[in-house]
Amino acid sequence: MSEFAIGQRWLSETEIELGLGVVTGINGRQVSIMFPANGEIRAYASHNAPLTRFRLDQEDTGTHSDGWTFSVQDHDDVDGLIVYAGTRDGEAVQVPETQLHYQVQLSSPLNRLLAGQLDRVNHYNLRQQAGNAMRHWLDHPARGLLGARIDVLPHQMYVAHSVGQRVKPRVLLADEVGLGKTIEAGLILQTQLLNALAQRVLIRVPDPLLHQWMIELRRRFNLAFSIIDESFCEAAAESGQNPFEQVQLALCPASLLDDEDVQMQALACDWDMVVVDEAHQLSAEQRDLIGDLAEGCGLLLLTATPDQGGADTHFAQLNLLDPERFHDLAAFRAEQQQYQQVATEAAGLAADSDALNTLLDEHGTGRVLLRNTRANVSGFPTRQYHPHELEHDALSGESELDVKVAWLHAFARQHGGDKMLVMMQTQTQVEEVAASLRVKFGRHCALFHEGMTLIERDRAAAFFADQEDGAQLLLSSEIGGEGRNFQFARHVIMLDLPEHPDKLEQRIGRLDRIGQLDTFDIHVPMVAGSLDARLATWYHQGMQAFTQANATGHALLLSLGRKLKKGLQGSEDEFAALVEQTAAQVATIREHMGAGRDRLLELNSCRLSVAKPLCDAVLASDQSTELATFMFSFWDQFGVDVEDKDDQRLIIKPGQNFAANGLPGMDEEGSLVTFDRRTALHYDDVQFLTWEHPQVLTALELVMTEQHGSTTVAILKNKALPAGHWFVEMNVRASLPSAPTLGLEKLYPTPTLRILSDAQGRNLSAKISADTLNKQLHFVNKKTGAQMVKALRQPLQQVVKSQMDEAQTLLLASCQQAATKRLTQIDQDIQRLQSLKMRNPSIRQDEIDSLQALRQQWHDAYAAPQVSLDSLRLIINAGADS
Ligand SMILES: Nc1ncnc2c1ncn2[C@@H]1O[C@H](COP(=O)(O)OP(=O)(O)OP(=O)(O)O)[C@@H](O)[C@H]1O
Repeated sequence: MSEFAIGQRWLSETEIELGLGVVTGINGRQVSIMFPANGEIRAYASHNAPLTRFRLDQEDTGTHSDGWTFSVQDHDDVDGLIVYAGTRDGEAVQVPETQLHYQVQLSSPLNRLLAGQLDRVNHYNLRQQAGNAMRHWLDHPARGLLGARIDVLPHQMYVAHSVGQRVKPRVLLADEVGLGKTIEAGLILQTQLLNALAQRVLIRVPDPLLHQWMIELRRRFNLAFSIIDESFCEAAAESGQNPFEQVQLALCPASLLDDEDVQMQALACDWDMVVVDEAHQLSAEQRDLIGDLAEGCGLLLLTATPDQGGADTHFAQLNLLDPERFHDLAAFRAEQQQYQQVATEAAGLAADSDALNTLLDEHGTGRVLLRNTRANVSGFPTRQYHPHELEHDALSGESELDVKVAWLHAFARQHGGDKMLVMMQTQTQVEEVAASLRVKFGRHCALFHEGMTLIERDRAAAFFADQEDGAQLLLSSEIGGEGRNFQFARHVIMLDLPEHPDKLEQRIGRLDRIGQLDTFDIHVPMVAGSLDARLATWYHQGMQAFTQANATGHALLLSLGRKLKKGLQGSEDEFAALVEQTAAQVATIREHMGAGRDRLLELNSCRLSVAKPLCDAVLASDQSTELATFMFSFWDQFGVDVEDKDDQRLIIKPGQNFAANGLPGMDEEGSLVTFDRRTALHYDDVQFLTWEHPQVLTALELVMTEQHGSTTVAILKNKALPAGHWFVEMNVRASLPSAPTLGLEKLYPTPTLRILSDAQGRNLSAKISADTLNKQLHFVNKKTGAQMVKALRQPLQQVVKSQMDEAQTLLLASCQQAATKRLTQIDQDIQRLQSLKMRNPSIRQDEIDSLQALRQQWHDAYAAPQVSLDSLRLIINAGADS
């Protein structure tokens, strides 16, 4: 007799999304099923139709076609049709299966299994692998710092870790020129975004650095910031939208934020974090705007020269970060005087000792201001200074500049293979030098000055950077001196000298950067007896400004006052006295800084006891093969074709059976990827895959939040056990629907609980590990698997249900533990800040308040966990002679 009857409800095993179909005709060996979801009728051969009969079990919830739900208590068979008896809002109801709604919830792994929706065993294994890897990543001490395409440098890791973990951090990142403030800011953002501490970020950068920032954020951190410029604003205006509302991550040129309308739009949005590059350039009004934009949220100010505008400007920056703490300049000055005493005390304590760390915590601006210097960061290239004295015949009709240009051409020809950055103060000079080189010597150079558009400047920088066909010389006005990365150049040539030492330092900083491999050369061509020659001598002999990184500029200019100009223009003796006085002053300032604020800042800005384990943890993660194993399985199961490009690089591209809606970092035509940091640093066009790469996070999400691998059946061939003996392996998880975080952490706040049970409900998990089991299991095809499930339907459901009760108890306890751990951690942070606040006013009350609010959110989330089945596998012993 046919197992089909008109009116029965069946599921298509191959198109589960069609929901429940209804048997509408039985004709000999054919059965017709109508699917109300799309109104189609399909005909199947009745003896091997890929169909599964849909049944609700006791305590399941059913949905009537009118939309109301009922709880199943019992069922009856009437002429081949099931009639459910149950309750609806406490009232008894009878629902024949013909009246069930066609949409059914099959997302529960048990329902999928019972409906014959079986996944392959390798899919099931990948799901477990993803779960373990994800837990490992969530618990990783350097979470947020793993994914950047950078060299792992302790001072950056320390800054990023100590700031990135804070709630709404507000700090001044003031590392010396070229030590990687942009990188630190990127790492902090990454940590905040990955930990869901921030979602909406606004970055304000000087116009010339806009594209460099965008590229660094994308290339190094995979952060896709949108540039909000005039054209973006115009497009938004056409559709009546606020441009800042349209994106989560906004990168904005400084000039645009001077426009009042744009200011209003930016102010109308809520930001979690505001970042300002070259913060020393902010005017008082611009600072006010930043203060308003960043009210109550995180704020990162970046500057290599926090003192450039003097103590007032420096104080104004601190005031922006914490107006409550820094409101009295006189008091602040007095406080700075004490730093020397604290630094002396610190000098007597062992490096990185608890006593030293406590002292540093309690004093100074260390929590608000981080400043690493070349003195405490190793591995920088050495600077070589080359003065070039030139002859100039005033009667020849040639200007001093003409002489320098002729020297420049000859020098460039002599060092044909080397890139040279040629610096001068103004756009007019750049144009004059360019014309002269072109007309007199036929030499074409890349130009970089304020008269060019941003795109033209970016093109010029790229033309200069191009190793094969690019320009040998980049002629740049002073604007090329800030922020730009030209460390691939070997020589910086000063066609004139700026009068502020900080500007000179910025110029040199273009080459004196991380990534500069060689010793590099600073050249100053000068005409004997000229003002430039004197400036060069003053910089070199008075300040060692060409050979050492220099932070004394502002203090020096203050102390010299008018004597500087007088000395530079005075007699030989007066000039010699100026140089001598300068040298003495510089020594005093250096000593004072070294002993006082800067020493404290240095100690505070990279504590090796924290930085070293972080670096080790990142490098250990790089070495582990766990990620590659996971990704290869993922690509295989999701239809991604993988090909070796060489030892370290792979080409991935969507294959014919590609089973996802695109993957970040994979193009239709194929993309290059690597798991190796060195390779990623070497090749810009290669994606660096880490646990934090968007492709990997998407892969984890696809595997874990979809049904992928959530049900499977396997055969065990164990002679010691009777044939037909069966087990069920369940992976049960808790989730925290209201957790103040995103994605996976919310869904998997604790490790998944594995329960292996036999048919009698005995829990064997501790005795037989998943790995041991895996080695003994064999493949079973889908059809046989579905038949096995069918045969064991009732007892299987009973075992699962009873084990779920036990799992619930265990998982609630483990949630409790996780809650205690997290809340204790937050409590410790709060207590630490509270007790520090009594001694160090740099601790902001709103930081403590935010932590308390966060604590409450976690507390509430952990109070209401939900326990559910993540995946399960049925294992049946085939016995001796299989
Ligand atoms: N950890 C790192 N690994 C690889 N490259 C790095 C690293 N840190 C910094 N760099 C590179 O060094 C250069 C300087 O870094 P960055 O621009 O962040 O420095 P900065 O302190 O902001 O400089 P400036 O003071 O000139 O604004 C950049 O080219 C950057 O990409």
